[in-house]
Amino acid sequence: MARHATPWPEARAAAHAAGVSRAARAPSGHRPDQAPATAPAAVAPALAPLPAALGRVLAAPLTALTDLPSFDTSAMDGWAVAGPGPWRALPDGVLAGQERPEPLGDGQAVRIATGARIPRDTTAVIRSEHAHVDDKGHLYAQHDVVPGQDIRPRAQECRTGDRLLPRGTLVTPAVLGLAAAAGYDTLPVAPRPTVEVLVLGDELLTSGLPQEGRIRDALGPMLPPWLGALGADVTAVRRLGDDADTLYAALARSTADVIVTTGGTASGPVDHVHPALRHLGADLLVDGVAVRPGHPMLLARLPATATAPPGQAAPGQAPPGPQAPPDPQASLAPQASPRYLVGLPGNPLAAVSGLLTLAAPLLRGLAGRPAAAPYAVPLRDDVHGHPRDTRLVPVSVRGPYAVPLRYNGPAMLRGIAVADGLAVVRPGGAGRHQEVEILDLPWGEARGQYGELSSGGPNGPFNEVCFT
Ligand SMILES: Nc1nc2c(c(=O)[nH]1)N[C@H]1C(S)=C(S)[C@@H](COP(=O)(O)OP(=O)(O)OC[C@H]3O[C@@H](n4cnc5c(N)ncnc54)[C@H](O)[C@@H]3O)O[C@H]1N2
Ligand code: MOO
Repeated sequence: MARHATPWPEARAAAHAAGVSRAARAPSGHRPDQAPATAPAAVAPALAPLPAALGRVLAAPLTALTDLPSFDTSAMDGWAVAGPGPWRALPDGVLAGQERPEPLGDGQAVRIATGARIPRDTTAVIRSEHAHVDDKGHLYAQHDVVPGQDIRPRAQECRTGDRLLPRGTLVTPAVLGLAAAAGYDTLPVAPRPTVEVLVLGDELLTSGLPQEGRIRDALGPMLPPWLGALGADVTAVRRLGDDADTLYAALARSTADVIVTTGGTASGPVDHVHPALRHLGADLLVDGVAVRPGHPMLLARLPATATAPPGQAAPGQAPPGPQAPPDPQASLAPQASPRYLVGLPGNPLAAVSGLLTLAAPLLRGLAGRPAAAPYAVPLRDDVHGHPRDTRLVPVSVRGPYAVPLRYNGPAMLRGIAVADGLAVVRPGGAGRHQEVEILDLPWGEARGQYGELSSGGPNGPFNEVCFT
C-alpha cells in the first residue's frame, strides 16, 4: 500500500483546521488546511458558573464589567493625608469595605487600611511604618511625601468595557480570579469536545502480567486522562479486540465529536481501521504522516449519514468483514456537526506521537482555540535525524537545554514517562545547542500546565511593570 505521507507540520495544521472549519459542511474538494486559523467553537457555547468554567475555553472575549479598581483605593495600611504635613490625626479610621468615608480637610490625616476607599481630597497615603504620631496627635512623615503615593487610582487596571482576554482563552484559575474581580458570575464557554476511545487488539490484557504472547493495554489507561488534559470530555473507553464488524458498528453508532482508535492503522491481517473507514464512506484528511514514530497515524472526517445500511456494501465498496455487522443499532444516525476519527498507531510512543500531532490540534480547533504557538529550546546533545521524516523525541528540560532521553523507541514509554515534552527534530537531525520546537506535555514543566499565554494585544499584560 503506497500512501502519501503528509509532512508533519502540514498534518498538524490540517488537524487544527479540521477542528475550526466545521468541515463536514464544506464542499467536496475543500482543503482543511485552508480553513481560517480561528473560528467559533464547533459546539454551541453555554454560560457556566465560574467553578464549572475551569479548563474550558472562552467562547467570547472577557470584557470588564467594572473599572478595576472600581474606586480610588489605598495600596497600604497607613494614613490618608490631605495637603502638606504635619497633619492632625483624626480619631477614627477607614477600613476596606466601608462605604464612602468623610472627605479630608487640608492638614488632616486618617488611619486607613489596605483596600479601603480613599477619602475625597486625600493627596497621598503614608505607610504606617513611615509615620509617627506625637503625644499632641500630630502625624509626621519620615520621608518626603509624593502626591498620589500608595493610592491605586480607580481604573488603574482596566475601565468598564475594556477587553481583558480574547475569545479562545483557556480558563485557568487565574482567569477565574480575574473574571470574578471584573464582575462575572458566569462565563460563556465552549463545551469540551466529546471523545470516545476505541482500543483495538486481541492481544491486550487489562490486568496482571504479560503472558502467553499477550501484553498489557498501555493506551487504555493513558489516553483518557491525556485527552482530558488536552481539553476533551472522554465519554467512553471501549476495548473491541480485532473484529472488523465490531469496529464498524462502534464507529457507526458513536455520537462523540471525535473517535480515537488505537492500533489497527497499518496493513496487517487484523488492521481494520482503513477498511472500516472505507466502508463508512469517511473522508481521509490525513493518511499517514512523515513522522517517526507514528507514521501510520490518520485523521478522517466521518460522514454525516451512512453510505450504506449496516451489513450491505455500498456500490463499489467491500463489506468490512466476512459477516454483516450484527448489531441493529449500528445504523448511522444523522449527525448535526462533523465528527472526526483520529487513528493512533498501536505502538505506545507512536500513539503519543499521533495524539500530539493530530488529536491535540484537532481538539484545540474544535474548542475554538488558536493553534498552539510554537516555542523552541536549544538541545543539549546531538540528535540523529531520519533521512526524510520528522522525529519526535522525548526530552527533559533542564536549565536552558532540552535533554534528549533514552528509551525513545516506538514501543517504549520509559522515556516519555520522565519527559517534559517532545522535541521536533527535522529530517537530517539537529546538532548540540541547536534550537528545536518543543511540544509540551500537559503536565510538563517547560511551560506550565495551562498552555501559552496570550499577549492580549497592545493593551495586554506585558507592557508595563506595576508593583507596590
Ligand atoms: N508492513 C508494515 N508493517 C508495519 C508498518 C509498516 O509501515 N509496514 N508500520 C509499523 C509501525 S511504524 C507501526 S507504529 C505499527 C502500527 O501498527 P498498528 O497501528 O496497526 O498497530 P498494531 O499492529 O495493532 O500494534 C502495533 C504494536 O503495538 C502494540 N499495541 C497495540 N495496542 C496496544 C496497546 N493498547 N497497549 C500496548 N501496546 C499496544 C501491539 O501489540 C503491537 O506490538 O505497525 C508497524 N508495522
Ligand atoms: O509508528 Mo511506528 O514504528 O513509527 O511506531
